[in-house]
Amino acid sequence: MDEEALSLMKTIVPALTSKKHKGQDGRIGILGGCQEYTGAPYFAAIAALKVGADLSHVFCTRDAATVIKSYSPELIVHPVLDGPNAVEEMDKWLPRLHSLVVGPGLGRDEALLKTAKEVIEKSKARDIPIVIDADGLWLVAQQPSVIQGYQKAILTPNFMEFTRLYEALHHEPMDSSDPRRSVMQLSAALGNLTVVLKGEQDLITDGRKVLSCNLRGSGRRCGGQGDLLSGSLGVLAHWAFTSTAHSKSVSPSMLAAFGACSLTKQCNSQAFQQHGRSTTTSDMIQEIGSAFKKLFES
Ligand SMILES: NC(=O)C1=CN([C@@H]2O[C@H](COP(=O)(O)OP(=O)(O)OC[C@H]3O[C@@H](n4cnc5c(N)ncnc54)[C@H](O)[C@@H]3O)[C@@H](O)[C@H]2O)[C@@H](O)CC1
Ligand SMILES: Nc1ncnc2c1ncn2[C@@H]1O[C@H](COP(=O)(O)OP(=O)(O)OP(=O)(O)O)[C@@H](O)[C@H]1O
Ligand SMILES: [Mg+2]
Repeated sequence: MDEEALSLMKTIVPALTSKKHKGQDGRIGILGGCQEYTGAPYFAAIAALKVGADLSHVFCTRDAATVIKSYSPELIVHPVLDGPNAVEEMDKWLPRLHSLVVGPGLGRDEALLKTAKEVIEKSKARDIPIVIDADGLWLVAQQPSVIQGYQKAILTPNFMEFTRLYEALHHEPMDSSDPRRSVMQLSAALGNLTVVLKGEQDLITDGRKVLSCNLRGSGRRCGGQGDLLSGSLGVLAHWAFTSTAHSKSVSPSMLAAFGACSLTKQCNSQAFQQHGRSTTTSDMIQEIGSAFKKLFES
């Protein structure tokens, strides 16, 4: 456990006071959710709320919207992604968002990926933190320039997604015997934005320094844990970038990524202690409150 990163994380958690209005602790957007995948954007959006965001918006296709709404009354769901004016519709909301998570359950439909690309461009122009996960990483592997060099971008690939990105950027197979080196190389090739390679140990880098999150999770690898991570990261990135506490050694993106990785593994560990082999991501979501308190508020 990186003690310095952990104690820095504690300093970016906003105080709960009666002086704030709704929205100040985070209005987070999730771009994803299509006919096949409705769980992934739900997990990301509800995780953002459970971590402490005030409002969580999902931007998805029309047929996914009713399904996602029915999982939770707490989410604001916009059925815009496959509509005729998807980018304009999203652009109305961007000024109100503190960060955007692109990709959970987005799918790989060409038209949806084109919309995602244009929304990323508009979000960059607004200088908001952008987390790219899942099918958003598929888009980056096809067109790296969409995110290259944007310092407020954080990419959260699983092993497969990482390999795809690496090969797209380096035009050669990855040397999997040295993941630290590979993850630094990928970050550097993308202009030193933050890359998180998820695995038994999560590796977090900006191409110069590597933080590793080696909390013990469990042996349970159910789907959706990465969505919990990217949704949590949406909020933590907002907190890290707006915090007045500064560190020379750990950038806001690296710090937020370290926080989200630690939190996800802690949730996995706690849920596993209760549910063992039957642990699912919904069980992990129920652990967010106590895992957060244990890691960052004690
Ligand atoms: N309930 C849901 O709606 C869920 C939807 N999901 C969505 O499903 C879509 C595809 O996501 P995938 O994660 O399947 O992406 P990919 O289609 O790129 O597949 C990744 C594959 O890599 C394999 N893999 C992972 N780690 C590996 C390792 N260390 N070594 C070898 N193979 C490894 C996995 O078995 C998986 O099949 C995304 O839109 C994603 O958000 C997932 O997030 C899971 C939950
Ligand atoms: N071998 C492993 N041992 C322990 N933890 C792991 C292992 N592989 C992944 N994890 C953890 O699981 C979480 C999700 O990572 P994973 O690689 O499963 O993402 P993903 O494939 O994107 O998930 P999702 O199903 O949500 O798309 C992260 O917290 C990561 O640290
Ligand atoms: Mg994933």
